[in-house]
Amino acid sequence: MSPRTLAAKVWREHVVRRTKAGNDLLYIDLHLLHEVNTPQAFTGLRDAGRTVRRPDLTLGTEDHSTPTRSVDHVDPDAARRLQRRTMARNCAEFRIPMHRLGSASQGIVHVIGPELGLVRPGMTVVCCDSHTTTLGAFGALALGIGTSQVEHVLATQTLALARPKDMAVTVTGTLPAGSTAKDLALAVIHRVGSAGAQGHAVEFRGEAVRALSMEGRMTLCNMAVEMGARAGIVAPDEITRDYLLRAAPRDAGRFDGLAPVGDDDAVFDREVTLDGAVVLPRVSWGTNPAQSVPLDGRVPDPGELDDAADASAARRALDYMALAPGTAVRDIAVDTVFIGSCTNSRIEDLRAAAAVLRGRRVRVDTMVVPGSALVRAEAVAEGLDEIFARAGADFRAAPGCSMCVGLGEDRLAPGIRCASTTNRNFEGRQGTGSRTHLVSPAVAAATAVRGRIASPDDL
Ligand SMILES: CC(C)[C@H](C(=O)O)[C@@H](O)C(=O)O
Ligand code: SF4
Repeated sequence: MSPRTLAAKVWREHVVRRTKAGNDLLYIDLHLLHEVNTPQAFTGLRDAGRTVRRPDLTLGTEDHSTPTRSVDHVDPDAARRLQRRTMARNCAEFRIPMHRLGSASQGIVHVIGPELGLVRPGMTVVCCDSHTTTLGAFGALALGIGTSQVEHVLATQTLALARPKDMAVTVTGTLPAGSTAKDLALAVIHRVGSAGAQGHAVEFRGEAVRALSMEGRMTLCNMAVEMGARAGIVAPDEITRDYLLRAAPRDAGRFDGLAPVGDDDAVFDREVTLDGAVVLPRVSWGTNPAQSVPLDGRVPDPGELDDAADASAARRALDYMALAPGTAVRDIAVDTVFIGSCTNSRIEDLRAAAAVLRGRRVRVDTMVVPGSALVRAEAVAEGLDEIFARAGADFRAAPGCSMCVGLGEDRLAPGIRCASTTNRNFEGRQGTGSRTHLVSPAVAAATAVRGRIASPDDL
């Protein structure tokens, strides 16, 4: 048998048959749903008189448009109220289990799947959301899909797809103290470019990746889509196993013997290698996640960029971000700080932020939104809520996407500059006219204290 990559093995294990169009019909082990992008899929199902094939392999939550002030806060926006009601009705009608706001297991879809122990090595997982790549951290093949595909999976538990190409991102050595998975993600995307991994499943490997916790691996895979990747994947190991043992002790046995890893001599269509030892804390300065520099650096001067397209993109981005070329990153003053999102709202992220905020006060509005009700409960049990409160940060009562995308009540006003632990800094991402600097939780917390972009060492 010819050597195969991890992604190719998982794919192969799930092929039901080849379609006439030359794609593979894949069996889907887990289908996650949220309230955006799903209503038309249910309408299609209903119109065709079909049922959901495997409600037991399907799980819904609500996260994008939910309020974060309190679980019973009534959203003044009728369209959002309708969207949430529709999701709940659809799940009830088709007997799909759903974690509604207020339930102990509700949260951002990519946060709750893993913490409920539902995502295991070797599985195929799909969800109506581009950041489904997050779940590849478990050695699963996790793909974001669109509404018509959601309908197909609901009806058949299968999906016809073209196999992605294979790409390896190998990170050698050890990350320096103070550098995190988020900094690594920004460094990789900077290197590969915001569309550089298009059409590929990216396997992250090497010593620096192996050293990451599951939370860190999720942060890295989460941002794989920001370089255009179809999927990110990390080979399962003892760290994966320990996480699963904690999350779902009853199912942990299923891990044994079932965990595929890629063959040593498997050939990738593309390989990129990075030295982890030189990955410093990074900050995005532009309007796509590839536009970042080390925190110690300066915003680029478009006039000094060799590539004409890069230079004009940089000019546009600096204009939108209201930054002068060559500005030192540490001189950038922010109006607000957001700590949250499926990139950085897990317990380890909140601990990192709290470690910086302990005994300090924030200078700018700072909002901390847990990724799930379970994360929030854990944070409270550890006393992180008290640390945030004493620091003057607003630790929200209800989990969700919140200010990551501005689809709910939490959003930034035009012109507001935010240091944010999220994954996208597109124009208007956190609200029309908002300006986003992507950073790690530790840098976000230090920035909140200083009011300018800062690392914990600056305090
Ligand atoms: C709303 C949703 C479909 C979207 C996605 O697909 O990623 C959102 O989660 C995002 O991060 O932009
Ligand atoms: S937290 Fe942000 S990136 Fe993640 S699913 Fe929600 S909106 Fe998308």
